[in-house]
Amino acid sequence: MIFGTPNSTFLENRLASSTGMPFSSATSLSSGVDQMMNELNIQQPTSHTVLFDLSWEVAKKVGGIYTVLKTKAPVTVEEYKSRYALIGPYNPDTAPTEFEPLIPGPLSSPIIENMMKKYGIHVHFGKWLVEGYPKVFLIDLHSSMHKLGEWRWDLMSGFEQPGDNETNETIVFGYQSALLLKEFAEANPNDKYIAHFHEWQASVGLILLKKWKVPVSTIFTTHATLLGRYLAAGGVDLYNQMQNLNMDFEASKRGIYHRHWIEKKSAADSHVFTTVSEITGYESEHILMRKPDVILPNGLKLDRFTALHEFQNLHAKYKGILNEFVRGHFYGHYSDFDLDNTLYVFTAGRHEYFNKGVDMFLDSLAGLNKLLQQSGSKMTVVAFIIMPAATNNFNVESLKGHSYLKDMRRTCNTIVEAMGERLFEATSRGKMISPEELLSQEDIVMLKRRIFALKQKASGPPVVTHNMINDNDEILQHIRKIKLFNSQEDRVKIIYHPEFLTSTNPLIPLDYTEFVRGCHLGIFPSYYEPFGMTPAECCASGCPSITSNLTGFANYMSRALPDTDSKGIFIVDRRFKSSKETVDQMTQYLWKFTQLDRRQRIELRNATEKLSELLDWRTLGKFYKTARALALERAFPPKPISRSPSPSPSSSLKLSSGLSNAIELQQQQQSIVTPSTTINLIPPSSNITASTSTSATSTSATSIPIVAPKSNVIPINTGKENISLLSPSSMSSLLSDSLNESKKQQSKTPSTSTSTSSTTAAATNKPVLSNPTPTPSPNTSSFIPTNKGSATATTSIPTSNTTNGKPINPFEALSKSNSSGNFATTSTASVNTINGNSSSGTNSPVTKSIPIPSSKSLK
Ligand SMILES: O=c1ccn([C@@H]2O[C@H](COP(=O)(O)OP(=O)(O)O[C@H]3O[C@H](CO)[C@@H](O)[C@H](O)[C@H]3O)[C@@H](O)[C@H]2O)c(=O)[nH]1
Repeated sequence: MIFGTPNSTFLENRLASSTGMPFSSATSLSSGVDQMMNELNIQQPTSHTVLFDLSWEVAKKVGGIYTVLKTKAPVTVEEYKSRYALIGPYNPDTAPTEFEPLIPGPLSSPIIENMMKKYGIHVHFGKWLVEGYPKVFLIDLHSSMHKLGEWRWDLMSGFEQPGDNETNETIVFGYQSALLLKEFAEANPNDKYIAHFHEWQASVGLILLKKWKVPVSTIFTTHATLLGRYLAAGGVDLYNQMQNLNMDFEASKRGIYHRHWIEKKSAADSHVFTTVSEITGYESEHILMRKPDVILPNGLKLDRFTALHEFQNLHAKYKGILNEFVRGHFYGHYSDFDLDNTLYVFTAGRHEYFNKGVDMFLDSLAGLNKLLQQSGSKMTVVAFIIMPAATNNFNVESLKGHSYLKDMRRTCNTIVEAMGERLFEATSRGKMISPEELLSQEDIVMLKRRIFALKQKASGPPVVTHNMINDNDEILQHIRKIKLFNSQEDRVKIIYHPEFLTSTNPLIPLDYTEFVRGCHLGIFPSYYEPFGMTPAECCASGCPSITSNLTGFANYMSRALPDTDSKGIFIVDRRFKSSKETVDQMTQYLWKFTQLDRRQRIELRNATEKLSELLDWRTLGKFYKTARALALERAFPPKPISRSPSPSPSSSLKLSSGLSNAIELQQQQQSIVTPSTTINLIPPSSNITASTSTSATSTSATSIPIVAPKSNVIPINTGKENISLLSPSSMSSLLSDSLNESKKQQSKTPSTSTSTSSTTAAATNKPVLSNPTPTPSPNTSSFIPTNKGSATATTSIPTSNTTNGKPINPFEALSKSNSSGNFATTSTASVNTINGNSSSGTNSPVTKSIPIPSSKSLK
């Protein structure tokens, strides 16, 4: 099966050969994972395997899933070539910039025609205009809207909600996409199809494929649970209450039972169920009633720089554009703005005030403002909030400032040009020119007028760049409460930009990734964050960030790294601290960040950027391979197994060789270990290691050793019994080990001076941050919890892999070169001086103890 005509693949081939890195040349970081995949018998897809990703966000940006699919596209195209395509709804608004129509190839062409002839469904075929140029089938929802009533009744009669337009569209897309997949599967019975559904909005088709018994293997990934998001945003103490809630009832109470049902049914009906982090895996178990089979951490497409200073240059370049914005916004209002002493911090993403931790972001900025004021600091911190909200376009005040500035620049350029002419004229006549003659009276008048106009701004520099439709917007309300109104005496200025950034933006003409590069620090203290693309993107751009220990990203990174602080990933505690304490901790991080000098910030950026390999799809894409292999095996078992009844979620399917055989063996062995513990499948060549005091080691005669870490496992769900295949700790062990290996290799090769300094800093345990300057507060308590930074020292890691016969314990290896945690060293700053209001606005539940599996609970 090939999508597209030979011509339609021409451009992609050229692009891949000119810019794409060959898959085989991926760095040594992935070697450990490669080995694991080989040992787990994960095969490359055959020429008869066809893969589809289905999502609402194909060629349409809504949030993080768009980023996941877009950045994953190059490696998936490389792996599946023309046997990969995405399916999404056709969106006439975004199609012109995201999609280019193509003539379908000889195999997909009759299917597209059939869709129209048999069902009246209009399918657009073409390529998505992102790197890798994957093929896409975009389905026109309107061509089937007349079927809505019939389909909705067929799917959910008795509990449908006809007024819910989002679900209506979801249902229509579900039937359309299932019909499309059915056509493919029927037309090509020799091909094996994998349909990977992302999020409930795209997954009705999965339910139908199972119902119609279409031979397609299915994967369902929930990037967040619907109800989890609702509960968290609604102030429910989600992680502590989860076990006690009747989820169906909670969904009904909120009028979203029908949506919740789609999500739950998709999880139940899929051959393989996955999510993006352990924390969401735990949540899925309670909300969707199924443990994920595999955890698929999100990756990114990384920019490769030949020299380390290149990305530092990009920072300078994009910071220059932010400087221009700041001039236009603030100059003329007050005269003490020093751009050399200004830091840019930001938060960004979906507009979820509480879930994304905007409340804490603002409270900690209020605290920082006080600290800076009291210390007499001349530093200015400009804090951006990039979160879309309903607006009536940019506000006049913001635009005016920028047009004044542009006018001023034009005037200066004209005057300079005229001065040059005068200078040339005089000197070519052999005459010296006086400064008075150089700058004419006319010039002076012109300049005075501009200065006057600049100072005539009616009010202070606006906090919001747009006219908000909802004046009661929670973010606005909070800014009012903490009174950060960009007054002259405030050291922290706020810019709320309620729209995603684009390079055509009249105020900040930068794409989001460029904006991230231009900033100094990203701040994402989320309460509900299954993974968190925003801190991951920061890392990939070498921008340090603050995030919370309730995010999948923080969990993933802190498992892979012994000391995240020294690498520019600061993790605040939202699990074991009260809201006020978390805000204090964040304020301290911010305060200390403002105390770094330029050289220290450069070193920190270098350290952060080096971590990006951990997030490379070339590495993480391999967990997708695991999920696909498992889905194929469950859907297309080579031969039925007589030894035990099929444990597949789909009762009609039987497990067979390869992965499933291994799983079966595990099932047999499970009976001899503590029933409540989960099991790791270790490659046969590995050493057996009891990873915790509660571990149970198999005494079975079989050759596969078993390790039973308490809860740090990625469960493999084979129906009722849950069998583990890959544990996140072994996963990150492999990653960090490879990272360590690649570091060793790097240190053997000559590098630029910047890279040398940062490598040295990390390797010699030298803190990047020198002792902080005396703080305005008399309180000298340390702000870092004493157990911080020790996550991997005591985390139990099964030595589940070997290199040349030697067991790998990457965390041990890494901890030897662990720098001493520059941010976790002595701190004398305190936030006792923070305005009493500052954290009172945080309406989060006090999360004293959250019983979720994570690095912390494993210590
Ligand atoms: O001006 C901007 C600002 C942000 N972004 C993007 O917006 C996305 C926001 O990502 P995230 O906060 O992760 O998105 P959500 O929509 O909340 O995504 C869900 O799905 C993601 C993918 O699995 C998970 O990481 C999240 O935790 C989960 O909530 C990021 O990729 C940013 O690049 C832009 O494109 N332009």
